[in-house]
Amino acid sequence: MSDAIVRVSDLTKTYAGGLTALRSVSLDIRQGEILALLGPNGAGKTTLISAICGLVTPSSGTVTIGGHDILRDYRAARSLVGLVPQEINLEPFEKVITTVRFSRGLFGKPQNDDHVERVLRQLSLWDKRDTQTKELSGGMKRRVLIAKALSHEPRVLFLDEPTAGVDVELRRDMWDTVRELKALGVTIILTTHYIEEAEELADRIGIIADGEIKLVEDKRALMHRMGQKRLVIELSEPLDTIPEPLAPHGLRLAEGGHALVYTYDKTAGRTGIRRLMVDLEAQDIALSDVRTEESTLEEIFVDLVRKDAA
Ligand SMILES: Nc1ncnc2c1ncn2[C@@H]1O[C@H](COP(=O)(O)OP(=O)(O)OP(=O)(O)O)[C@@H](O)[C@H]1O
Repeated sequence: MSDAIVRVSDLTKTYAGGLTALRSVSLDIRQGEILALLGPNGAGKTTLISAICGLVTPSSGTVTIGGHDILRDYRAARSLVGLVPQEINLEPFEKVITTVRFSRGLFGKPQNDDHVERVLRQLSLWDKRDTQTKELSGGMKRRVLIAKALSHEPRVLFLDEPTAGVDVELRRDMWDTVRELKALGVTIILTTHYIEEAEELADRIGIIADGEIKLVEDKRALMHRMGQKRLVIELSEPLDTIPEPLAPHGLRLAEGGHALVYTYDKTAGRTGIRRLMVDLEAQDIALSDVRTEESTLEEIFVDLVRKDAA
């Protein structure tokens, strides 16, 4: 893929204790996208982004960022990425602006107060620039971490569980921030446990489990491809059992016998709904209402991980 800014090839990581956290992972991250990496605890998400950012040495395989190999060309590769870690690790007595300037300096970049101001304004932290970090709210602290990660003008930003443990309102603020950063042209990779977060933000979704990438796919295509639709048929009169002639439709009785649920593949040419309606009519089953429901990403995810464990 020509527009890949990060290219991970056959990456394996076995920790000193012998645990293999990544197994032959290959992944291209496209310029300008938001890629969400979803996976259960211990799946290898943090190990993967740490390896890309040069914090964990791969056991085998390669990673390039903007064409620079992270081992052979460490400085050039590292300067293109910003990492927002899971844990808040700020100097409590340092002012916001000093913290961000300092981070920039760590990358050997010359001081650039215009850039630092731009970043702090983007993250609504400009008014707090002279506040000590210990006096900030949790949400503001997380934004300072993002400001630090953006201080050296990276092209790719890694967010490791950006909203773990934050309340709903802060989570929504964070989502807005991520969208704004994307609009500015930053490529974003985030790891998350929250399927809703991936569903909300991502252009593509990667599912990682047991050190392997199980799937990477465009979010819409994924939801379309794997999405099943349900037709819920509410009955005028409840049923105790499903009449035998309707068995081929694979119906399920729900709502205490007051509804029949028909599951179909919405991508298939024929949904079977017309045939079902004819058969219901033939059984003299009267309907009071019908509605459709769609699979959520959560159902798709659980299904994939469960299938894998089976
Ligand atoms: N420094 C380390 N030394 C040894 N094992 C490690 C180390 N860091 C992580 N692991 C192990 O590697 C596996 C993958 O961990 P990792 O933190 O990458 O998963 P994760 O998907 O980020 O999990 P979580 O969602 O819980 O943060 C786990 O079994 C973990 O215990």
